[in-house]
Amino acid sequence: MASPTTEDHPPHIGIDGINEETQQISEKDIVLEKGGEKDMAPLPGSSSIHRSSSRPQLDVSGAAIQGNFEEKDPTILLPNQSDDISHLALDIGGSLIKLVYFSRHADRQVDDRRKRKVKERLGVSNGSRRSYPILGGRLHFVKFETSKLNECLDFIYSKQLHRGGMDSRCWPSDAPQSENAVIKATGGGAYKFADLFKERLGVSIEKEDEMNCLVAGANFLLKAIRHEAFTHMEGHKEFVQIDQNELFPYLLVNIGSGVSMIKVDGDGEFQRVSGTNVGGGTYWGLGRLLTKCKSFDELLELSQRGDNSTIDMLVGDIYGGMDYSKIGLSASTIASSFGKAISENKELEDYKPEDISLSLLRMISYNIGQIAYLNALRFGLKRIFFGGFFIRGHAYTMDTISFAVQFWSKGDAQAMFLRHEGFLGALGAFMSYEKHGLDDLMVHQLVERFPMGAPYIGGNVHGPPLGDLNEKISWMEKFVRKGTEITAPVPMAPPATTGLGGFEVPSSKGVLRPDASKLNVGVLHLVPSLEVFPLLADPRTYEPNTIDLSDHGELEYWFTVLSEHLSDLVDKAVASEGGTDDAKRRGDAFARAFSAHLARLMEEPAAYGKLGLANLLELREECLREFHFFDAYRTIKQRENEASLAVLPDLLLELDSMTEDMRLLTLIEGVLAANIFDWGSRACVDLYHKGTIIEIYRMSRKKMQRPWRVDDFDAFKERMLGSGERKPQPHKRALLFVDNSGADIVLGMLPLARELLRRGTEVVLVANSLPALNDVTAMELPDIVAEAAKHCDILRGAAEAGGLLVDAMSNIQDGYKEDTPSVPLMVVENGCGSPCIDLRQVSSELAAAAKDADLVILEGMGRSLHTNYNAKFKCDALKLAMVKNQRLAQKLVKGNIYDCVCRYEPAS
Ligand SMILES: Nc1ncnc2c1ncn2[C@@H]1O[C@H](COP(=O)(O)OP(=O)(O)O)[C@@H](O)[C@H]1O
Ligand SMILES: CC(C)(COP(=O)(O)O)[C@@H](O)C(=O)NCCC(=O)O
Ligand SMILES: [Mn+2]
Repeated sequence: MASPTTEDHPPHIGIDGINEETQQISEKDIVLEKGGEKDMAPLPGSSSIHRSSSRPQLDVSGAAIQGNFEEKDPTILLPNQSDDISHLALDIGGSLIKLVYFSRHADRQVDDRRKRKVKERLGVSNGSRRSYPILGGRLHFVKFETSKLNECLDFIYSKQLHRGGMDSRCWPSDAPQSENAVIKATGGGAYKFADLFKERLGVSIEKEDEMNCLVAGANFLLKAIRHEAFTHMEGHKEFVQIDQNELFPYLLVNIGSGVSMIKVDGDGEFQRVSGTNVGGGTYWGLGRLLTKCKSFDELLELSQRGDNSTIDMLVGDIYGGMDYSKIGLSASTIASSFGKAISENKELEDYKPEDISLSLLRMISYNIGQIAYLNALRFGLKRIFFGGFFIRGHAYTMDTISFAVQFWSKGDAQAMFLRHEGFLGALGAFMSYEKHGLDDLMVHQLVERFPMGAPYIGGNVHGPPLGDLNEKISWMEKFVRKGTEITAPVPMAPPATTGLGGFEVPSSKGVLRPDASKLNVGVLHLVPSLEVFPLLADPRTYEPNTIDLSDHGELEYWFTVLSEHLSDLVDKAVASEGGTDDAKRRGDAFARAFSAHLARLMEEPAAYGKLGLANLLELREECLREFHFFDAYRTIKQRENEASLAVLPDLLLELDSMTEDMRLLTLIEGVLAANIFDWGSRACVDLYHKGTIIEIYRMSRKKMQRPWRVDDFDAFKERMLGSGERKPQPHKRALLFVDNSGADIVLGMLPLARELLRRGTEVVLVANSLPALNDVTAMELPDIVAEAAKHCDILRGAAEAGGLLVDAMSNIQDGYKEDTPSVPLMVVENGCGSPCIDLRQVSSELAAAAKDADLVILEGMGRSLHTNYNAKFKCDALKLAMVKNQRLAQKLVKGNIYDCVCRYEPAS
């Protein structure tokens, strides 16, 4: 996934509505939200962190369908619709118009009691340390063909992007919409079409220098987006970690209609050193004439089936099948592109269009690679970044360019490509609005999400905006008919190798699909409140994912696990929404959308940036939210909480009767045993048919013999209780990253929290901002703590001290009052809505709570095994989980399913 970074985290994969049409989809989502929200528990994350669901109301007044809806592409115009603030910048090139626009939605901040208390206690800022705030919102990337400028104007109009509260040069502006609205634009079309924009949209175009924009866009992407740059050699894609301090100098080669080569020495420091008129326009223009192809993608597609040796003159053709080894040329090297066409008695019709397309593609890509290398050589540059839409994420084009650079530089220079390849200029134009703060944004404040339609339509806009959830579902039904049938891994052809010297036929066939699905760019969510977890020992080397899915065997396995789990998940999700026909339809659409993403990722695992298991698990949650399943396990969670709270008093009595040593062991055993309640694990879900919650819990506890598979309990105990006469200082503050609802939190983590509190350690329970599987959320926790506190003075005193309990609670009559004020128990949200956690992007609450913490306890498979198993912290860290998956148990700990992990690492 992209943003899936090199200082850099894997981009989050998520979903957001159809990309290009993303906003249209989102807009109507709201209509449904309006009707459906009243019977929905308030969402815990409806704050700045609530990344997916805070959407504006749709104003459909005055909406009109232009043309007949039955027709192919009717246009729906929503003249009165606009997001709170939208901003737009354009790059109007010779071939394509690129749009970058920003949408900001109303913050539906839920300022509940818990949040207020946490803010008070921890002094949480809103994450912004600037004199003007950066806005939270989303950046969208959309393109149109320049010849279809009208479609582009309709799109801008329907979304009212030209009226987004912009005030001359600056944004944001709270000023009323200006009559003299200005749109920043670059590219030749900014000059050519300025009058048309004025006429059609009433806006003036403010022209920005194209080279300036290209450089600003490239610098922004290379600094702020994780997994932006990658190499592509012999069909193998690898993301490159760019150290911000070592970015400059580099050569930027933008392959649009024509080609620019720019030596970049810093922000705003550059020189256009070269260029060539043989570029993307040449391939498409000449290709169209020679093959009669109707679209660029068709031409590119053709090349995949081509054999250029029928038309190119090879060294072997000249040397009678021999290599010209003296100068390092093999028989299969192209001596002269299209050279065979001279010597044969053939007409154009006698050549296959496939072969022509391939020959042309090779000629142009190779030529650009070679010129780029010569310029890199001229200025002593080692790194060359290639952008522009000619590349179009096409494996063969990239391989050819890489080959040329590698071959001519003898491996000294490196070709790299950019995921946002064609959007550099548009992004740069966008950045040229003053005071948007975008250039200050840091990598951890950006979350990339991949829209529902991403596997199908990439960044192209066809037809009308999708109106509402209903249309979105219809779209899934229409276009993704086979979605739910994808239950087994899609076979993937092993990448063929071309051999450095040979380089004969495309090595990566079958990657490009004719439906333009190859634009691997998501919607960038700007979340200024996200922060890097301050207790990470080294954020630069931190990698959240333990399992790297670029290993194809791993990908296949997890793909199958998630596919097989899908029908159970859909059942739960549909049931959580009352099992209505509407819920069933949404459930089906969810399954199609998620399966489609899985299939896309099977086909190209790096499509959304570097892919880890955590990204897949998050993608699943985002897909659910996309179809308005906001808490699929709600009833299950409630039922399990109640059952567990009923037995909590007995457990606490049992614990209180033990010695300190025994109690600590029993508590850790309890956490591990209760972690069995995991609705995300196939094996566990099967298990739940075999007994009641309490029976399973007891059975699980009985099996807790030490040594566990990973067992650092003795070291942890020594830190907690000391040895012999030595009594260690208790920790000052512990952060407990909690996992599941029910027994897990109530009978596992809360009793452990109570022990820490009893020893004078402040406890912060860190829980999800949004629901994911049966994980407990920060919104749900205060009620659970309040219930537990009814049975326990320690918890009660601490919860009061932490502001978790309302005053009425303290009147409970049990005659007990502590003499000394209790250390506080608090709850903070972690900033995510996934079973895993990427500690480079956490809530400001959590970051604030971490400042005084000297113990981190991570619980559960998602947070302590799939992610963070290898994470190193500045403070003591304890990782506790039951492994509820056989393969993971084997791979990670050389053990078996239901083995336990108790990994303790003192401060590093
Ligand atoms: N859908 C498409 N339609 C036309 N050209 C495309 C398309 N996708 C990729 N291309 C290629 O991208 C080139 C345009 O790249 P771009 O970076 O947008 O440059 P420009 O700013 O000159 O339009 C085209 O000349 C063509 O080679
Ligand atoms: C989704 C999970 C990470 C949740 O585990 P938890 O963090 O609750 O312990 C885990 O259930 C999981 O890895 N499930 C998929 C594997 C399986 O079904 O076996
Ligand atoms: Mn969980």
